[in-house]
Amino acid sequence: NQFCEAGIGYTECGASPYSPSKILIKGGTVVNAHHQEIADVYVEDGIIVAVKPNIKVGDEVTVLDATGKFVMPGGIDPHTHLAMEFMGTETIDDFFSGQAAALAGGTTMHIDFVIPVNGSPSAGFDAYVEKAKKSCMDYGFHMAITKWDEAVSREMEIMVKEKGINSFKFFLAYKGSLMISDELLLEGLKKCKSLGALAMVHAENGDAVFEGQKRMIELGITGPEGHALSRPPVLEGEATSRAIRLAGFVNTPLYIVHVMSIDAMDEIADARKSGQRVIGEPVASGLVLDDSGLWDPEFKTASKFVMSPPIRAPGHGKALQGGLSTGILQLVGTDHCAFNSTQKAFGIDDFRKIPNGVNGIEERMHLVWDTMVESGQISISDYVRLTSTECARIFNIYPRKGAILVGSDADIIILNPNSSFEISATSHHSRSDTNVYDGRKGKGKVEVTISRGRVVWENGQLNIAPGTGKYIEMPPFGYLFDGIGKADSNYLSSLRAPVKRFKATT
Ligand SMILES: NC(=O)NCCC(=O)O
Ligand SMILES: [Zn+2]
Ligand SMILES: [Zn+2]
Repeated sequence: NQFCEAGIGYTECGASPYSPSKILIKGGTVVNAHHQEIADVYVEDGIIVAVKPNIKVGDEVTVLDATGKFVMPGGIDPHTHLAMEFMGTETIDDFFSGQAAALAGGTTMHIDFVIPVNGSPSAGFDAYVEKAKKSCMDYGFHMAITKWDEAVSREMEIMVKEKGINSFKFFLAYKGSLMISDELLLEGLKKCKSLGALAMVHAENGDAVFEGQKRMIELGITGPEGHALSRPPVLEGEATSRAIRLAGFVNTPLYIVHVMSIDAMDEIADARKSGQRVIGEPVASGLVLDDSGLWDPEFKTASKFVMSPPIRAPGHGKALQGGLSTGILQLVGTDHCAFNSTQKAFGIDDFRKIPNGVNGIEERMHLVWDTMVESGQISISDYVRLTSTECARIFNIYPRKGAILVGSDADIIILNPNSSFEISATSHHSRSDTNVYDGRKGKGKVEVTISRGRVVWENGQLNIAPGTGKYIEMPPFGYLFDGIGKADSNYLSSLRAPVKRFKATT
């Protein structure tokens, strides 16, 4: 079987087709974003059919004892890149290995970014449909927009109305490849608004980054540390501010992906204070790491930390954690975009050639629990909101996803707060030979993952098969669009009547 991979722990490699079963989770504390209670959860055919105390079932039902543990919605990672062609290579994790890693870490759905082929959204979509055929868990798609013309504008419409995509990402960085101009961003924002689709931006000033990179090379700084030095936080702050102002001008909601700096977060805070609909997504690496790894004398170690925007100096991560606990930032992603050390070595003589990206799809749920819940910065309901529910709400698939409610998909985790985790590049489920969190230990362990009503992770073993994951269509006009039309008509009626002028007579 082409999917069999020796030594990475799939017990059912190439196994039997998807077969939902009956499961009763007994005696755990069921946590939703709005509420928690001690209750049993009964699952049939992939759907939650009862949540209440003392559910009685027959012998044919698999019973899981969750006493003393938390029963929560599976994580939803809003930001991943599986099988992505980028910087002259392809990410090492595809839709099978990346999702296997996700399930082992308690994430049961992710939203990946379709990259257009030669600028064409529909060709990109077709390519990603192929890539995703080996999926073993549910997934959705965002779509990047990398050029602008009538055909792209029409295809965006098809993506939203026929293909289940409700968000488009615009890159303000990666000059010469994915980067777009302000003119294109404006067109894209207008189109997103008309379709009820959420505009997302990678916010760094790509022209200034290009200049910063030249500066570093001229100074003889060619190693991984040059990556961070060439694109300082001010360039992230500038692009975040610009994107926010343009989205405000168009009056459409905006989602800032991978917020890595205080500079960017401050712009988001100001916009939200003024009532603008801006969502800020920090990622696991930005929350828990700092830039010290980039100065490691070993290239293999330093290069694994290269991602964009860069992992920042100490202080930024702690501030971003504060942003999450105080509501400035709304959800946590990973930007999982894994390259192995051979791929990273493309940039051994020039940091500009190191493929940008770090792992995280397997580690996010543990890192957020340990960093945010164990430290007392957020409640357990907040944890559910930040890792699952808010993502489902923003992308308009709540309460099918992101909740333990009757009728919701049975994507469930059981987390033991008294157990602990340890991250290692030798035991993780990604195909990469490195891990940016290598050696990290913490409290709280996802002991069971249930995906669509099947136990797929238990006793440290995966039980998965390629082709069992489903594409989740995401409808437009999510909650962020509520009332946008009213704001537009208030704006129009607030305009003063045009001045009447007399035509000059000859
Ligand atoms: N972030 C990163 O370094 N790689 C993935 C592409 C992106 O999200 O910008
Ligand atoms: Zn990005
Ligand atoms: Zn990304």
